[in-house]
Amino acid sequence: MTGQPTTAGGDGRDTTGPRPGAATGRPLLPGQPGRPDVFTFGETMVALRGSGPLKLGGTMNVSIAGAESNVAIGLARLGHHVRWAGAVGEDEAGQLVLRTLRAEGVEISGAATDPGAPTGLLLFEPRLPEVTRVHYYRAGSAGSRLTAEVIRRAFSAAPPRVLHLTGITPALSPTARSAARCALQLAREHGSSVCLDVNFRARLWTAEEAAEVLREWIPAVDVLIASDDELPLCLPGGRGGEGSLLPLSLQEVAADDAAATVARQAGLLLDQGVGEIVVKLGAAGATAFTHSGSLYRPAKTVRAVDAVGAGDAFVAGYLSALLDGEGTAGRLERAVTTGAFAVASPGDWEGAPTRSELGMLGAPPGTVVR
Ligand SMILES: Nc1ncnc2c1ncn2[C@@H]1O[C@H](COP(=O)(O)OP(=O)(O)O)[C@@H](O)[C@H]1O
Ligand SMILES: O=C(O)C(=O)C[C@H](O)[C@H](O)COP(=O)(O)O
Repeated sequence: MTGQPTTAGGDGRDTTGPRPGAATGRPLLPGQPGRPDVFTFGETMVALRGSGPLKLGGTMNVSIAGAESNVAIGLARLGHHVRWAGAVGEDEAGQLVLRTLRAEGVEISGAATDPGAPTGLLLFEPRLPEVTRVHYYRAGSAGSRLTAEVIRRAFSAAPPRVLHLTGITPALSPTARSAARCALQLAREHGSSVCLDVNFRARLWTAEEAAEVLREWIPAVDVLIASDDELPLCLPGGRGGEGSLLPLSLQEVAADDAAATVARQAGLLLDQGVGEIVVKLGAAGATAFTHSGSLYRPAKTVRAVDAVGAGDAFVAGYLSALLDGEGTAGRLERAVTTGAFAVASPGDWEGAPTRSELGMLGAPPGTVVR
């Protein structure tokens, strides 16, 4: 996290011009009955949230979590038709995943059950008010054994307007990586727009391994969403990252220099054919870069209780506004709104707003909605 950029538009002005839909590089497929607005896929796990240090025991809250299904729920709550595909074990945990997604209005006709492996598990350990530790139990899980066949079936049933995928799936296993590649190829063939959220998970693979895959994918991406320290993973040979894959925030550079570096890296990605690069800046907000310029939006002010899930909620808001035909300013506005809703509630996705709740954030303290 390096703070807001000081490049053109860094003062909050929209320098991207009125190009609704066009900034994504490829025109969105029209909505039509049976066609999902968004198709997403990945691993969803059972999520246990403790209330303090894990080694002390105590009670845990049981839910589900997975970056892609978090986005799917966020979109479904906003009224979009979203299809999720993934594999769960033939176990009660898998039933919890599928039941929750179904209850949230996510279409799961493409989901698969794998009798040969368990559903994965994720433990959240709130260690300090601002620091949550995550423990994964997902190696060899059903979700990590996702195959291209599952994706082919789910995608081809009705090609979506937007394909959403994350950099988590290729880190899970070679078959999951092939599944993701297959989805990208199908999106190309069917004219679906592609949104990639880098979501680098250092517990799952190294920066070098991630960079090798992500750099290959970049030319197929229309909307790239990343934290500022993830951009070098997408650039050829570490270009723009001062030849280093180290997160920028770990480098001792002044905030202004870091903002200029992010703008330069975004420019290099635009040159690679990405239509739009959206950089999440945590509590500082987010900036979008297109060929027409850049636009910064500050975060919405809320009392943050759980930062986990903010990025996925942000993506859901961004894609929702994109599907509605909003320009860059409208997309960022909805994204910072849904991101703020996520941090204001415990859980990955539980606090995601419905469309009619979007306006609640501006309400003065003490407001009672009757
Ligand atoms: N403390 C906060 N208050 C309000 N909004 C926030 C806060 N933290 C994050 N957000 C919103 O959520 C978005 C995504 O959060 P961020 O932490 O950057 O993503 P990630 O969870 O992927 O690391 C931010 O761009 C911002 O709009
Ligand atoms: O699927 C995984 O690997 C996960 O880690 C699930 C995470 O709980 C979310 O992806 C939250 O991530 P943010 O929205 O970036 O806070």
